[in-house]
Amino acid sequence: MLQSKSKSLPMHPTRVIGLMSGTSVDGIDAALVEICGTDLDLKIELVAGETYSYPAELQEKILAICAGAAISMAELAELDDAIALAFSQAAQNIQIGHPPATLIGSHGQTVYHRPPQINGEKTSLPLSLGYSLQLGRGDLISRLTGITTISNFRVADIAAGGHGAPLVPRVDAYLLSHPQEGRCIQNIGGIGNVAYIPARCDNWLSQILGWDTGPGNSLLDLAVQHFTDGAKSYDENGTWAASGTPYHPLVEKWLSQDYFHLPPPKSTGRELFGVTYFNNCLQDAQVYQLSPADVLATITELTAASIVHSYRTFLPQMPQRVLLCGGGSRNLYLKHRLELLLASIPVLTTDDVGLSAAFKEAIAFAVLAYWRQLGIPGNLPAATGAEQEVLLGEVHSNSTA
Ligand SMILES: Nc1ncnc2c1ncn2[C@@H]1O[C@H](COP(=O)(O)OP(=O)(O)OP(=O)(O)O)[C@@H](O)[C@H]1O
Ligand SMILES: CC(=O)N[C@H]1[C@@H]2OC[C@@H](O2)[C@@H](O)[C@@H]1O[C@H](C)C(=O)O
Repeated sequence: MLQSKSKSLPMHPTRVIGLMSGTSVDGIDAALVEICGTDLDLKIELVAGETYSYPAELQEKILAICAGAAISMAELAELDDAIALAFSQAAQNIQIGHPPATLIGSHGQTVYHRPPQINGEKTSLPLSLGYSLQLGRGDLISRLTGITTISNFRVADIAAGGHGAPLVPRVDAYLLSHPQEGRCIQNIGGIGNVAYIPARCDNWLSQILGWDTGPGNSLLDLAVQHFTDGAKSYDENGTWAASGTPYHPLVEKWLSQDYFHLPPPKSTGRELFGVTYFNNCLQDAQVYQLSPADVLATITELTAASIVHSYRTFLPQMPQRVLLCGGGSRNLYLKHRLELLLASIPVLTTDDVGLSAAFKEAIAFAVLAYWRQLGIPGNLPAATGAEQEVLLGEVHSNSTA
């Protein structure tokens, strides 16, 4: 059950910056938002939203360590600060031409994510908590911007036995619920994740679910980079994949993988759906001599089928509407395949109901920071697996400004 133990409520909207760089590592999404209310009365207005590319060298380093490259402690510290600097610049730039913000919620850059070990898995520890590392330390962002910054949102949920992800479902619940309609809010970033929000009737809050559905664009991006020798980074609008044909026996084979059959709560990352996974897909595709377009179509089908398979397997009932967000919501071929697999269920984007599909995650971290300041928990135990609701984020006050 969601509870709100709020401190005194702000009389005026609070101006907050949300900063997020996701598993695609394609740049920093910055959202400047005005927020008021707390839960069912929560309202946000997006004042400005912008994506700031990482410097190429920094992006390469991040992708390399996400793929398992070894680095020294000194390099790790340097990378942490370089990311914090890039995030600070994003926070400063997004405020140009607007009244300044009083709070920053910075997700940082995930470079490693290990879900908690589940029963039966080998571990040498009596209790095995998950581990998730986001770089771009909040204390440096706070010093560089002069704005109180909340960061490290995932650690408190993990300490409570949770996955530390997905964290957005609680925000989705208050911004995107509907009085009569059960909805799935499907993010398609590097990784996909869903929030299932039943129609707002009795006990709807206690029935909300969420989990990571598996690959979003991560494998597709790797395929495009492979087939173009790095000249292109993604399949714009899904045009290339749309010129191919999905090879269903491979989709079935890939779907038989354990992750897709694990019941929620569950989370994943590039550790599973990254370079090694893609190389295995490529090897499988070579056996059947699939063309690059067919490989792209087949990987797109894996993303679509894994999403729909998880709804059919883990939801108490299918939603009446699916709202897409994240960069993959612009992949028209992927959207078309989802529509086909979902039969009569309409598939729209959160833009269609007034919430930016591109900046929803950045907006969510602004809301989570705002909740943290008000003493309101941000996690949803049904989505993360935590033992209880907890306050999310570490506060780095701007004591020197
Ligand atoms: N016009 C487009 N057509 C097709 N795909 C697109 C388009 N625009 C963005 N994308 C895809 O969206 C990806 C970026 O999505 P997004 O920024 O939501 O991911 P992320 O936030 O990094 O990931 P996550 O949500 O897993 O943390 C790109 O890597 C690309 O694959
Ligand atoms: C560890 C981590 O960064 N996980 C991300 C990732 O990107 C999508 C999916 O996997 C999601 O569960 C999570 O982010 C979103 C913002 C979340 O926590 O809701």
